[in-house]
Parts: sequence; structure tokens; C-alpha cells
Amino acid sequence: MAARLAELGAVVIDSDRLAREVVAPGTDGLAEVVARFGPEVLGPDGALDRPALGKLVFGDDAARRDLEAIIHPRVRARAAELAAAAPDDAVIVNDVPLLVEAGLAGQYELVIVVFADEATRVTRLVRDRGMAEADARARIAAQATDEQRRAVADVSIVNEGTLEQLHAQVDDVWHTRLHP
Ligand SMILES: CC(C)(COP(=O)(O)OP(=O)(O)OC[C@H]1O[C@@H](n2cnc3c(N)ncnc32)[C@H](O)[C@@H]1O)[C@@H](O)C(=O)NCCC(=O)NCCS
Ligand SMILES: Nc1ncnc2c1ncn2[C@@H]1O[C@H](COP(=O)(O)OP(=O)(O)OP(=O)(O)O)[C@@H](O)[C@H]1O
Repeated sequence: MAARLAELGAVVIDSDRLAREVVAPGTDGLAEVVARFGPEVLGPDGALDRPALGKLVFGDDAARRDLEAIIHPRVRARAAELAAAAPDDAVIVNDVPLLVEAGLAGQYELVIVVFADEATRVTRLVRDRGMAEADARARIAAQATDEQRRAVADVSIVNEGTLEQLHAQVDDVWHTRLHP
């Protein structure tokens, strides 16, 4: 979805990418994560061991909230900088997986939610990210429900079919709502 919007000309700000950048080696974000979770969350190369940290936080609400308190303010600050640096006439797309969880829906002019059944999401996480099924389910359990997402959506897209079907829906939103 975000990749297609970028092809159409949007300036995409990817929160997942920023969430990685703010804990890259040498950052104060990484230092805070290590102070909270211990050196066990570092790999031999000194970078964050993401699967290890994922095991700690998906299944432990307090730990996850602590991690979010370190990462989310840094992501928001960096996203604001990137948005401010975009050309005046740019269509800015913020790709925010935790839009509902972080209470950010009110910040944007238009909210597009992409829906897929839980079974489809689990299948994709296992197939495309090599995740164990139990880990995929634990991660989804830490997220908002479809109902909560529907409540904030101005536009709903269903991604249950082919990539071509997804692109057709995205193109339609682009031409009718984002760049009419
Ligand atoms: C726990 C971490 C290290 C696991 O890393 P991993 O490489 O496996 O996942 P990645 O960061 O690529 O996230 C992929 C997806 O997981 C889900 N997810 C990530 N963090 C969370 C969270 N705190 N709560 C619920 N779902 C989450 C989202 O759907 C996201 O798109 C990482 O997800 C993390 O740092 N999470 C906390 C920061 C955060 O909230 N990131 C989300 C975007 S701001
Ligand atoms: N219906 C589909 N059929 C086949 N491939 C798809 C489909 N939808 C998305 N993809 C592909 O899956 C990959 C991930 O898509 P995308 O980044 O939009 O997912 P995402 O939900 O944002 O992932 P994450 O939340 O982990 O960032 C992309 O390479 C995309 O092209």
C-alpha cells in the first residue's frame, strides 16, 4: 500500500523504519533500551537483537509499554521533521502501523486503514517474515481490534486478494481523495 502510494508520487514516512533508526547503534534510543532491558537484547555486533526484544515485549504489556515510551516520542519527532522538510505541495503519507494503539488518528487529514483477516495476517507473517505462528498471534493480540480500526477509518481497503487488486484500490483512493 505505502509502496504503491510512493510510486504514485506521495512522500511516504514509514514509522516502522523510523522505529529502527531511533535505536540504531550509537543512538541514545538504543542506550535507553539497554538500560531498561539489559545487554541481553544486544547481538554480538552491538546492534539490537530484534527477535530477542520481540520475545520480551509481545506477551508482557508492561515491558511493551516501557519500550513504546522510549521509541514512540522519538519516532514522532523524526516524522515531524521529515514532514516539515517535504515540498509544500507534497501529498504526505504517514505509514503508522500503531495508529490506533498510539492514539494518533486525530492528527491526520485522512485515515486509510488496510484490513485483512487474522488468519491471512498470520499466514503472511509466517510466510514473509519467517515468524513462528505463536509469535505472530502474540503480536496481533497486542494490537487494536478491527472494530477499533474501523472506527477511525475515513477510507477502508481490504487486502485479501492479489497485489493487483490492492493496487487498484490504492490507485482509486489516490485519484479520488489524495490527488484529485
Ligand atoms: C519489538 C521489536 C524490536 C520487534 O522488531 P521486529 O523487527 O520483529 O518488528 P518491526 O519493528 O519490523 O515491526 C513489525 C510490525 O510489528 C508490529 N509491532 C511492532 N511494535 C509493536 C507494538 N509495540 N505493539 C503492537 N504491535 C507492534 C507492527 O505491526 C509492526 O508493523 C519492534 O517491533 C519494536 O521496537 N517495537 C516497539 C516500537 C514500536 O511500537 N514500533 C511500531 C512502529 S512505531
Ligand atoms: N495482497 C497481496 N498479495 C501479495 N503481496 C502483497 C499483498 N499485499 C501486500 N503484499 C506485499 O507484502 C509486502 C509487505 O506489504 P506492506 O509493507 O504493505 O505490509 P505491512 O502490513 O505494511 O507490513 P508491516 O506492517 O510489517 O510493515 C510488500 O512487499 C507488498 O508488496
